[in-house]
Amino acid sequence: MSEGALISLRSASFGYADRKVVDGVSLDQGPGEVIALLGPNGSGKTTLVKGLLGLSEHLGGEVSLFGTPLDRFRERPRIGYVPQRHSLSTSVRATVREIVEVGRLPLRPWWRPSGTEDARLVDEALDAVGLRDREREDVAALSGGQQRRVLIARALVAQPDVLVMDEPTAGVDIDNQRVLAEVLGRLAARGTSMLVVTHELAALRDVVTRIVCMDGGHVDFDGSPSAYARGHRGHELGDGHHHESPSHDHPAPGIAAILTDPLPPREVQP
Ligand SMILES: Nc1ncnc2c1ncn2[C@@H]1O[C@H](COP(=O)(O)OP(=O)(O)OP(=O)(O)O)[C@@H](O)[C@H]1O
Repeated sequence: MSEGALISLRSASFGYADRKVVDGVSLDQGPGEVIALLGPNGSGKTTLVKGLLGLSEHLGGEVSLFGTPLDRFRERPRIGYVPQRHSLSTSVRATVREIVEVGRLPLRPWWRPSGTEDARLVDEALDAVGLRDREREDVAALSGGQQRRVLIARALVAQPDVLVMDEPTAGVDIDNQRVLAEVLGRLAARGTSMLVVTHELAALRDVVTRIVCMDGGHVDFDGSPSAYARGHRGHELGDGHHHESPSHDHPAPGIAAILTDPLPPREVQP
């Protein structure tokens, strides 16, 4: 296991009902790294991140979190999790602030009411996602992208050492993707480590420091965004070389362009 790694996997396998979906994955995430986890549908990205949270089965290899083997890891609040395609329930009425306050619950004994420090951290998390002015609103009245930001705030309020997000920008329109990317950019600038499953690398390209690409349950690329772009461009140019990095057969179209082209201009509100 690598010294100082937040997340460390050695030939790790994860799956469901004893069936391996992710197999032989080795990965170390260091402090401050923002990793984009890419790959086609069904390649095992969600299964991998769920494995870190004990939500899929650990079926082999070594996994440690902050130096502690996964089966002995008890400091769950150190990993902030924003799950995939999770929309906030509309059957229970709650304000934005109330949802974020829930993120503090695992950090204090059940009998202790929330205090001024909890309130300060809730304020800070709401500021970080740009929703302080909406704190009294019913979450059901917010858009999908705004609800995603509420969930990010709920994860942040526990002051995690690493934020694990499963497709935070999925199903969110381009303007809201930009806002989410700005939120993640601010967190990255503060040194927040993140592991982000995404299909929308374009939105996050200024934030990501490393790309890990999965296919068929295995990691088939792990490197810098520029190395990823180069691998793809080499293929696009048809330079005749076989790249060791299989990024040349990555399904994402025009990734080199995605990493280098500016985002479309922001729509100007009248
Ligand atoms: N709860 C589950 N029980 C059994 N099999 C599952 C479960 N969740 C996912 N799988 C299977 O695991 C495989 C990988 O799914 P996973 O959701 O990890 O992929 P993914 O790369 O995150 O895909 P996507 O990009 O579509 O979210 C799929 O074949 C899926 O059917």
